Amino acid sequence: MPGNKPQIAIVASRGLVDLIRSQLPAYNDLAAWRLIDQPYDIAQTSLAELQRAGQVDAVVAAGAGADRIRSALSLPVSAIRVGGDDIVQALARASRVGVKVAIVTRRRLAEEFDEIVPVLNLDLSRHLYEDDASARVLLANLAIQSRPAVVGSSEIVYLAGLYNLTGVLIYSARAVRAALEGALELARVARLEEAKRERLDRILESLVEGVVAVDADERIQTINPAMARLIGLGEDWANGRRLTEIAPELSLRGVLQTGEARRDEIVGVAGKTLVTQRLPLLQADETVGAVLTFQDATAIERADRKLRAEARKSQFQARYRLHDVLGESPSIAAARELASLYAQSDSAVLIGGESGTGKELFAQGIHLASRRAQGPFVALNCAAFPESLLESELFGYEEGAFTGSRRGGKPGLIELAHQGTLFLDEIGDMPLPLQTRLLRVLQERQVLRLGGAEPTPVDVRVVAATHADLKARVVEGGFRADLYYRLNILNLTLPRLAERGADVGLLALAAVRDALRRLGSGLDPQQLLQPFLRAAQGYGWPGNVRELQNLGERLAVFLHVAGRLDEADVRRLAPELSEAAPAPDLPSTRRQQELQHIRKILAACGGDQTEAARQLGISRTTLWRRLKAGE
Ligand SMILES: Nc1ncnc2c1ncn2[C@@H]1O[C@H](COP(=O)(O)OP(=O)(O)OP(=O)(O)O)[C@@H](O)[C@H]1O
Repeated sequence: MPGNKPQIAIVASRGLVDLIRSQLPAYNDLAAWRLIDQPYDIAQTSLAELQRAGQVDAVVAAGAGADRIRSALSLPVSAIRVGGDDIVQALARASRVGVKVAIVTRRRLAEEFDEIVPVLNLDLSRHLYEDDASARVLLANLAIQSRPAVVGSSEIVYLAGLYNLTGVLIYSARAVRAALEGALELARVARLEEAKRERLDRILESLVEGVVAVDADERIQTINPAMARLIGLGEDWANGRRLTEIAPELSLRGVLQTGEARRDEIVGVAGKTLVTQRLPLLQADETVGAVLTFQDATAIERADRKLRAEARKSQFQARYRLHDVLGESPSIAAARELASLYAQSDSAVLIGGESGTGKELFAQGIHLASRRAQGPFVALNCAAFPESLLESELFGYEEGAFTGSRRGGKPGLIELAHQGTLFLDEIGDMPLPLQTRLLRVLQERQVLRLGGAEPTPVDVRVVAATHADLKARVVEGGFRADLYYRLNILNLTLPRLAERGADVGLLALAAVRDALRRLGSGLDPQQLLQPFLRAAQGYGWPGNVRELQNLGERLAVFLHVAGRLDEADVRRLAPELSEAAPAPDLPSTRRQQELQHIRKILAACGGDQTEAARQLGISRTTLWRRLKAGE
């Protein structure tokens, strides 16, 4: 085995063989040399076999033989060249043998030879021959006439011997050495090229995309397995054939004719839909070939879906941590402690509490303190959508699931929450059929898109929230008992703001401070605290923390403009604070009062529910629900 050494074949015969043998020992370690001592036509067949077997990187040959091998085989050839020095040396050797010297060559010798001859002071004749027969005639004549010493190639030296003439080899040891060294370099470059080609072949083989390259005659030069599979042909079989004849739909004729690329075309081949790219191969502005690549359209759609999902993922990031939950009252401190305990578990959590008490804030906090913190936090308000929309939002759909469904379908929020947390706000408003589907997802840990056949496995933690008494809804038949137990493994109930005592002042200060900062004001909100607390004493805070935050923002604007605010200012800016405090133990009275308050604000807003909800610090759904409950 030649191992990693370059493999070099030397084609030579007769006297040249001896000369080469005398030089080879110095190069033995650098390559695996193979001497082919055969006439050129036979040597050519041997070389072709070696090439097929991958056993030759470069060839050494002399004179016309080198030219012949070069044109017959695609192998790099290093020629043994006759230089001026070689001829002088050969002539010197010949002149020692005979008085007359004849130099017999197939080609004319270089011009520099004309300058050397007169200096040597020899009786020299020069002869050209064309083939073996004319060489024999020539030597026979020389044998009869002047009987010179004959200088020429190994073949000429051999023929000279046949006519009893003394032959002197024209090649020198130096020319042989130069050719051997040239071959080593050619072999090195050939190996590098081979390695490059192999790498490219591996790349082409591993591509999911199909690739085919043709020459200017549209004959296939390179085809990768993906493309061969598509057109149902072996790569070896396809090479050298015209692409149009094998696969007319993929023809590159047009591109070869116009030299213009055709991109992103949709083509149907063998029952598949492909997206193709056809590009001309240009060399010095001339079209020397063309390439066609294709991608399976379904693969593009799959990638597109993934991209969309990735893009949506960035929207699904929780912002609040549990330490962003402000408040020192025992009830909120206990809730915070419980939440950080729940974050250690992976079970479902049900958070109860009125609107604006911080249910989503807690859900985000639990997510960010859990092992899922790096995953998405996906929130959905179940009261905000009609049933059909809610279903497709949650479960997603496949293309064609319904009229108007998007191409490529759409992943549902459950899928998008994979490895993260799904926050289902207002879970009590989820219609019964969807409750059944949700329960199945939670039990089987896989989701089936609308119109889909293949379920997708999902790993999601659910945190649900409700303002309503879910247990009561179960009793009424509006909520599935099994889903309720599934969601209520861990329970957290958030206190109303009115029950949080000193937190009102603390949260108001934080809200005003934040709003002032946003306004670019450096004012200290502390001066506002006492007048605010006096004005808000006994107020029920129906919109809880959200309402307090909105009010804080309103007060901050005035404080920023006026520079100070007293209790009377606060009452003027927030007349709702002055309404009679509800009797603490009579929830229905409190609700009545709230309702009156909502109606008053709604009337002040000219019936605009969105604006009224904003002013009250409650969601539109909550506003609508409260009005409905009061009917
Ligand atoms: N303890 C708290 N500390 C600081 N901010 C709070 C606190 N509780 C609530 N908030 C803020 O009040 C606003 C309402 O909170 P959140 O949206 O979490 O309430 P919710 O109970 O989910 O309301 P809804 O049921 O109306 O959706 C948010 O801006 C939140 O950051």
